[in-house]
This record gives sequence, C-alpha cells and structure tokens, in this order.
Amino acid sequence: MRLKEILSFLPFHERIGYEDMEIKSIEMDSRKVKNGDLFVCINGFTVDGHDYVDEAIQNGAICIVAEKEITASVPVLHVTDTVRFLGMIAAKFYGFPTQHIPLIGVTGTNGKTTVTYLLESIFNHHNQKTGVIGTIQMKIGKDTYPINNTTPDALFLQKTIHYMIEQDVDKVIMEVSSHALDLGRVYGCDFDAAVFTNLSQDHLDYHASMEDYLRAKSLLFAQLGNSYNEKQPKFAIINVDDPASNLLQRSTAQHVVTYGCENEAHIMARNVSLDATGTRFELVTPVGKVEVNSKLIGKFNVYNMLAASAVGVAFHIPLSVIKQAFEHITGVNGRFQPVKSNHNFSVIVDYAHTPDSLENVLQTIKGIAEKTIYVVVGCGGDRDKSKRPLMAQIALKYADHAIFTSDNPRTEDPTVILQDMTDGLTKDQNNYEVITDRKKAIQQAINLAEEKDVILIAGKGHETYQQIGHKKHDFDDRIVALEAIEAKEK
Ligand SMILES: CC(=O)N[C@H]1[C@@H](OP(=O)(O)OP(=O)(O)OC[C@H]2O[C@@H](n3ccc(=O)[nH]c3=O)[C@H](O)[C@@H]2O)O[C@H](CO)[C@@H](O)[C@@H]1O[C@H](C)C(=O)N[C@@H](C)C(=O)N[C@H](CCC(=O)O)C(=O)O
Ligand SMILES: Nc1ncnc2c1ncn2[C@@H]1O[C@H](COP(=O)(O)OP(=O)(O)OP(=O)(O)O)[C@@H](O)[C@H]1O
Ligand SMILES: N[C@H](CCC[C@H](N)C(=O)O)C(=O)O
Ligand SMILES: [Mg+2]
Repeated sequence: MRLKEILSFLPFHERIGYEDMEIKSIEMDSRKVKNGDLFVCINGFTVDGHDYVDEAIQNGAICIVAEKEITASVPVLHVTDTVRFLGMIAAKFYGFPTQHIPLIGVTGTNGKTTVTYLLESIFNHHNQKTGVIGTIQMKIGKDTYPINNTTPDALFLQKTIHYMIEQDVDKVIMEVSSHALDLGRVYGCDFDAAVFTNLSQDHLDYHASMEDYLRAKSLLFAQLGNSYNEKQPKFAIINVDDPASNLLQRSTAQHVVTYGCENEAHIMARNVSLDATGTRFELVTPVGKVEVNSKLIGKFNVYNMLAASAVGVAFHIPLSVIKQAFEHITGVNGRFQPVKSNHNFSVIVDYAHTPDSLENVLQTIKGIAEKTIYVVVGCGGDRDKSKRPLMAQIALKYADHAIFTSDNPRTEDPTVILQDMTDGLTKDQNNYEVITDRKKAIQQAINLAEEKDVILIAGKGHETYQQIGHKKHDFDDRIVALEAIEAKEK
C-alpha cells in the first residue's frame, strides 16, 4: 500500500515528500523488519524503539515513524504519539478489520478467560466459527497459536483480525486487559459488545490506585463510541452486583445490559444450587427462562455464565443453544481443573492469582470438602506486592494447612516474596509451612493428604513454565502433581 493511502485519513500528519513510496508492511520491532517495511518507534518499558532505527534500516525499513527528533538515512515521519499513530495506521493498512466483523471484548479482574470460552461454546453451538484471543492462547476455529500477552499490541490485533476474516471467522472474542486499555493496544478496535466481569485488587504495581485501575477498565466502555447503528446495536454488558458497575454504566452511550444474582438485572440466575459436581440454576432473561445444569463448579462460574448469556441474548442466540453450550463445557484449561488418577483425595489446579479469585475458589472448596483442605500457593514476582499478605491471609482463613511457595518469581528473590506473604501473620496463624521450591511444595501437600482431603494448587493454572529470572523453565502443576501422586502410590 502506498504511504499516502495509509495516511489518507490522517489530515494533520507531517508531509515528508515521499508519500508515493510503496509500503510492504508495518513493523514495531526492528528484528521483524523486512525490505520495504515502515518501522514505528515505540518507547517501551525496557528499551526505546528509537534506538533501533539503524537496525530497522539495515533490515530493510524504507520509512521511519518517530515521536522523538531523530535523523535517519531514510525518510522520517514525526508524530506526537507513535502508539496512537500505530493503532490508526495498522487499522487502515489491514482494512479496518473490526468494522467488518462482530468484536466482543471482555474485561474485569477475574473471569475474562472463562467468559471467552463460554462465548466460544455458545457461538460454536450456533454453527458460527470463532476467533478467540486471550491469556491461554489465540484460537481460530479449532487451531491454536501461542501468544505473549492476554491482549496483544495494536499491530498484532489488526493483522490477526484481518486474517480471522480471511479464515471465515464469524465472531471475534477477546480478553481486554487493563494494561492493554491503558497502553493503547486496542486503539482502532471497533467493539460491538463490551463485557465487565468484576473488579478487585490486582495490578497495583502498574496502576497507581484502584481508581486508576477502574478508569483503565472504563475505557473499554467509552470505546464503544457514541454512534448508533440500527441494524447492529452495541452493548455494554455489566455485572450489577459489583460496585464498579455504576461508573462503567456511566462510561458508555450504548445499550446497557445488566446481569447479576443479587440486584435486579436483565439477565439473572435464580434458584442457584452448587455442589461438587457442578452448578444448577434458572437462567432468567427478557426472552425467556431456561434451566442450566453445568459441570462448572462455584458461584463465580454462575456469574461467568450470566455474562456469556447476556452476550448470547444480545446477539439473538436462542436460550436452548446457550443452555446446550454451557452443559457441553466440562471446564476451562487450568481453571478448577481436577488432576485425574485413582488416588482417594482430590487435587485441583486453578489459576487464582488474585486475592478475590483465591477467596472465591477456596470458599467453593470449603462448601464441598468433606475433610482437610490443603492449599499450595505463591505470588508472582515483579507484580503487585500489596496482594501478597492478602493472599496469605485468605489461604489461612479457608485452608486447614497452607504451603506457601514460589509462583513465577521472575527477577525477584523468591524468599523475599514469601517473606512479604507471611510477614503480617500472627503467632496464632501457624497452620502453614514455607517451601520455596514449588515442586517440593506440591509433593509435600500430596504426601500429607489422606482419603477425602482436597488439595488446591493455585496461581499457575494452564501455565506450562515457571519463570525464574528471565528464563522460563518447563513446569506444569498438573504434571508435577500427577508424578507426586504416582510416587506416593508406589
Ligand atoms: C509492561 C508491559 O506491558 N510490557 C509490554 C511492552 O513491553 P516493553 O514496553 O518492555 O517493550 P520493550 O521491550 O521496551 O520494547 C519497546 C519497543 O522496542 C521494540 N524493539 C525492542 C527490541 C529490539 O531489538 N528492537 C525493537 O524494535 C519493541 O518491539 C517495542 O516496539 O510491550 C510488549 C509488546 O507489546 C509486551 O509484550 C510487553 O508485555 C509484557 C511481556 C508483560 O508482561 N506485560 C504484562 C504486564 C501485561 O501486559 N499483562 C496483561 C494481562 C494482565 C492481566 O489481566 O492479568 C496482558 O494483556 O498481557
Ligand atoms: N467471575 C469470577 N469471579 C471471581 N473469580 C473468578 C471468576 N471467574 C474465575 N475466577 C477465578 O479466577 C481465576 C482466573 O479465571 P480466568 O482465567 O477466567 O480470569 P482472567 O480474568 O482471564 O484472569 P487473567 O487476568 O489472569 O487473564 C480462576 O482460576 C478462578 O479461580
Ligand atoms: N496476567 C497475569 C498473570 C499472573 C499469573 C501468575 N502465575 C503470576 O505469574 O503472577 C500477570 O501477568 O500478572
Ligand atoms: Mg485471562
């Protein structure tokens, strides 16, 4: 595409005199640049893309976009904000893909991944092909692709959604993290539905306060825009049982669809019954009612199903299909996932890595456990330090015995993270031990467990690595647990 065409909808850009040049592709990483590409310099947290201009040119860049004063041997287009500019030109270069396909964004502290997979199931049961972008992976139909971030950067998103359209995807469902909203990764995304799950403490390493965190989440609802399309209305889907719902409702000009179990809402669950085999409830909606009998465990999953139902109803999916979709799903990878073998105690692997999710999962286990509850849990390094003591308190409140261990220590000293977790505990709170090595911690829990006990291994869920320093080592809680069970049984 010619540079002038890429820039055609940006009236205030600088004129550089080379607008006729043909741009093969846009890149924001000098290492990916090929002959004929445009390189956009992004000033990151680790390095500054402006320092990689020479490498980009060596690799074939024929034009540079910069927000700092730079000189280069190829034409340079100076803009005030390269992140914003990247979102715009990436959308233009890939033909504004999100204007041509329904896009559903899911935000909130917990439940995003689960809701996206419930939505995938709903649309697939309605014979629609889906694209899913989120924490575990990217999926196009049944094909899976690894990705680095829950919500990738704007360039990746525009390119990927363009590709999804080529692959005949009918609906795109993506998790939208607060980082992504704050860092402009979803600039250029035209959402048709924005879903809010809940808000609780996380990411206070990144956001200055809970207000700032909520403000970031609210951007998704503001980004639904002000224009109305009679044929394709836009929806803000909001959990009214969460105190943050008020501000989020006020952040959008579009239809608000509410859901909840406590407060009056458009989509509600009535007669909820929870046990160790799943959840049953009556799904009440403006278009009718249906009994749902799901294998997903815990009240929080009722909320996740309500959020997904609200989207389904907004997109005119029959309740019978929604019911079928929910009853088909046996679980989401790494979320309340049982480790299966012939042992006489239960082992559950779960991705709870926030105080609220840990509390929800332990509360659920408390409601169904017959005997002793063990929890193996840690906190990630280079992440919100203030959640560490809270998670330790929650572990001890619900479990009979906690084993505090490492999650992904990243560049922090694991013993310091564990110290942060246990520092505030009183002398009476002694139902725990600290085993820094996660493998040994899991082995210890399994060796202690007796018939009918439950072990929760929390924090890493689907992850198949443990990051120590900058290196990712193979590590899968489910495999480690299974090996420990086999060793115990010998
Ligand atoms: C803090 C943060 O969000 N960092 C993200 C950021 O990295 P960064 O700012 O360090 O990037 P950088 O390495 O400084 O590079 C700056 C620029 O120089 C370029 N570069 C770099 C090196 C080089 O040789 N040549 C070159 O051109 C890079 O391509 C980039 O354009 O930009 C990268 C590319 O988009 C992201 O992958 C990276 O996410 C990191 C891995 C991360 O861990 N982020 C977490 C905090 C995050 O975003 N998490 C949320 C989920 C949270 C949740 O809800 O649980 C998520 O959406 O993933
Ligand atoms: N609606 C919910 N409310 C509270 N906790 C939940 C909810 N849904 C799931 N959880 C808990 O949170 C964990 C993470 O769930 P999920 O992966 O669906 O959330 P997420 O928002 O995608 O998380 P992340 O921000 O890490 O991507 C689950 O393993 C479970 O323990
Ligand atoms: N998206 C979250 C995942 C945390 C998972 C947990 N295992 C950890 O490493 O802290 C984050 O990057 O903060
Ligand atoms: Mg997720």
